[in-house]
Amino acid sequence: MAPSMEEEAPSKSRVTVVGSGNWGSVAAKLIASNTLTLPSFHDEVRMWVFEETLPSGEKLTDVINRTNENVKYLPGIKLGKNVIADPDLENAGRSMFLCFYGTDANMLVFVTPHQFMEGICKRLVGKIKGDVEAISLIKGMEVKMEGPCMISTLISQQLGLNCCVLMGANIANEIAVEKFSEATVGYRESREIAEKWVQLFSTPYFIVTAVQDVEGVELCGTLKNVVAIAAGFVDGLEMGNNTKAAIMRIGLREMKAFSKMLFSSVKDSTFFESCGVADLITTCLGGRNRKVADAFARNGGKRSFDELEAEMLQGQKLQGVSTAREVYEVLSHRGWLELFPLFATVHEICVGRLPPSAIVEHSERIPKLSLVEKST
Ligand SMILES: NC(=O)C1=CN([C@@H]2O[C@H](COP(=O)(O)OP(=O)(O)OC[C@H]3O[C@@H](n4cnc5c(N)ncnc54)[C@H](O)[C@@H]3O)[C@@H](O)[C@H]2O)C=CC1
Ligand SMILES: O=C(CO)COP(=O)(O)O
Repeated sequence: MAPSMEEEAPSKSRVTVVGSGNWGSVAAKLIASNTLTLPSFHDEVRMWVFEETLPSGEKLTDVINRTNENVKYLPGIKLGKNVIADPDLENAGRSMFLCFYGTDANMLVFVTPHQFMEGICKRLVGKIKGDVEAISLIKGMEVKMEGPCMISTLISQQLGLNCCVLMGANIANEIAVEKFSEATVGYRESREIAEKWVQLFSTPYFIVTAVQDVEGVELCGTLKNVVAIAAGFVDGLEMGNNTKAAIMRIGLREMKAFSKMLFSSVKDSTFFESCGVADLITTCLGGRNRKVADAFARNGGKRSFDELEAEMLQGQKLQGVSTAREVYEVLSHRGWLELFPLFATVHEICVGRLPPSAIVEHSERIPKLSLVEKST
């Protein structure tokens, strides 16, 4: 007797990647290489694309599906034939997020610039049904009237989903060509779910470790972008390696103090994972935030970050400048500005209130941070 439809259908997970920028495309590639071989996943990986028309007149989605390459955000890299680009978030929501046969679980990977997530969540409210797990690869946060809101919390609150995070020393272009790197999954309660994410992302060249500290992992990924802007100023002013190392050390200290003052649960050990010191180092050496901040300082702050971003990144988005503003809002609101001189100075330089050279001129404010260390 032929098995019934339910018997035929194994309990498999479907993966959807929401986002298709530089890291979003690499994440889809990593996942797609694994879903082909892991029996607990359907082969196909859907990737939501914020649709745009290329200079050729073609839609980006059509080109991705025809060439298997994200020609705008990750040119020259094949994503895997099982990656299907989809431009319609709501329509995709209806078809992708349904649990087929009542047995499938779905796994949603969020990886867009953080400033777009509030709008994306609003569009998805009420459209996600069934047994769905989420993970955020997004480095950034929102600041609301009530205070700071991490992106994983935004996803959890707006969409009613459990949301892990994955952060790390992960310059996307390097992982795209399969150079070895590590990453950290942060989870809240279920080790089993965390292990499923680890399995989905891990490859011989991408080693993923799980830690039970969502806030710590996410804040590391978020705050290092502010330090990378500071490192870029130092590079642009040609201050040398010792100065840059000092800025990175002070930045790491502020990252730790700020994280622990916001969430007492944050663990010291998280700062020694890939998401912590390793991501700080790689971003301060080779990231986009560093690169654009370098140009900003070389131009004496006379050309805005928006202008430089558009010119230098061709559609890719910086996270550090807006994160510096968001952090500054939290610091002002809580009366912590004096405790975080590096974070505060980065924002003041970005908005033109201070010259780029202030990144070290204001270092006399830095010893105040020791007050923070005593209290955490
Ligand atoms: N690129 C990298 O090396 C890494 C990036 N990340 C993080 O991943 C997140 C996503 O960054 P990337 O994938 O690199 O993106 P990206 O900066 O390369 O690309 C920008 C993306 O935003 C989309 N977009 C533009 N306007 C939009 C709108 N109004 N609504 C929705 N989407 C819009 C574009 O279509 C494009 O997909 C960020 O939080 C970033 O910090 C994390 C690790 C590495
Ligand atoms: O987060 C990153 C590396 O882990 C990428 O940093 P940038 O956005 O500065 O390129």
